[in-house]
Amino acid sequence: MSVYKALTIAGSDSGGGAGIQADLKTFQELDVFGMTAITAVTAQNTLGVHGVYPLPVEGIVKQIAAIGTDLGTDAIKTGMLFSSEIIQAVSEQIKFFKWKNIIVDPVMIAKGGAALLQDEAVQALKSYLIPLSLVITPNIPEAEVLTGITIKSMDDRKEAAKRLHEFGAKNVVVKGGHDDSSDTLVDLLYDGAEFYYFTSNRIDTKNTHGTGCTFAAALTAEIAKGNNVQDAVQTAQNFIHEAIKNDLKLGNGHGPTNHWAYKKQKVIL
Ligand SMILES: Nc1ncnc2c1ncn2[C@@H]1O[C@H](COP(=O)(O)OP(=O)(O)OP(=O)(O)O)[C@@H](O)[C@H]1O
Ligand SMILES: Cc1ncc(COP(=O)(O)O)c(N)n1
Repeated sequence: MSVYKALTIAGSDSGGGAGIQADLKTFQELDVFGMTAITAVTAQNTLGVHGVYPLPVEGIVKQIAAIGTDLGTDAIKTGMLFSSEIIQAVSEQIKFFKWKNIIVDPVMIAKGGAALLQDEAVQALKSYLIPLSLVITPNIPEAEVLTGITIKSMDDRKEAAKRLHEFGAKNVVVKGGHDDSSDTLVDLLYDGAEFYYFTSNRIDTKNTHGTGCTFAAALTAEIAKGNNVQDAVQTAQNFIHEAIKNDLKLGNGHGPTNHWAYKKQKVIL
C-alpha cells in the first residue's frame, strides 16, 4: 500500500477548528499521512483569538528540516506564517529541499478580526513564497490586499487572479465565501490560461470557523495523492461543503466545521 504524505506549516488553533488542527483532521479523512511544522501557537476558541505566540524562527526551520531529512513529503500546505522572517525562512527550506507541490493559503486575519499576519509581511509573501506555489488560495479580502484590486464583481476577481498568476503562482483559487451577493457560491480557479468556476449552494450558518484552512488542506491532500489541480479543487469544495452542512454546533461563537462529514457521506452512498 502506498502512503501519501503532506506537511502543513501553520499556526496552532487551541479550539481545534482551524490551523494545524483542521489540516491534520482533513489529511486524515482523505487518507493522507499528516506532518506539521508549527509557526505560532494561538489561544483561540469559537469566540476569538485571545493570544498569539510565534515560535522562534530556528525552531520552525528545525521542524521543517526534520521532515526534509527523513520522511519527505508529497505536498506542503502553508497557513498562518505571521512574520516576514518566518515567510523567508520557510521559503528557503522549500527551495533547499526542492519541494514542488506547494499550496499557499495566505492567511491574514481570523474571523473575529485578529491579525494572523503582520502588515509588512504581505510583501514577503509576494517576493518569496507565492513564486514557489503550485496553488494559492486567497479569499476575496486577501486577494484584494495582495493585488491592490478592489473586488466587487467576477471580472474584478478574474483580474486579481491574473495578477496573482503574474506574481508566480502557477494556479490561483480566489474563494467565494465572502461574496454574499447570491445563494450560489463560486470558487474561481485560474491556471494561467483558462478560468474554471466551481459552484455550490451557500449554507446559512455561523459555524464557518476554519473553512479556508480546511479547503486548502483538502486541496493539498488531493495533490499529495497525485490528482490534478482541477480535480483537487472540486474535491476540496465537496469536502468543505459537507463539513459546513453538517456543522457540530460547538462553542458560543463561530463554531468549527465537521471534518468527519465528507467521508461519512461517501461511506453511506
Ligand atoms: N456559507 C457557506 N456555504 C457553503 N460553502 C461555503 C460557505 N462559506 C464558505 N464556503 C466555502 O468554504 C471555502 C472557504 O471559503 P472562504 O472564502 O470563506 O475562505 P476563507 O475566508 O479563507 O475562510 P475563513 O473564513 O476560514 O478564513 C470555499 O470553498 C467556499 O466556497
Ligand atoms: C491558527 C489559525 N490559522 C488560521 C486561521 C484562519 O481561520 P478562520 O479565518 O476561519 O478563523 C485561524 N483562525 N487560526
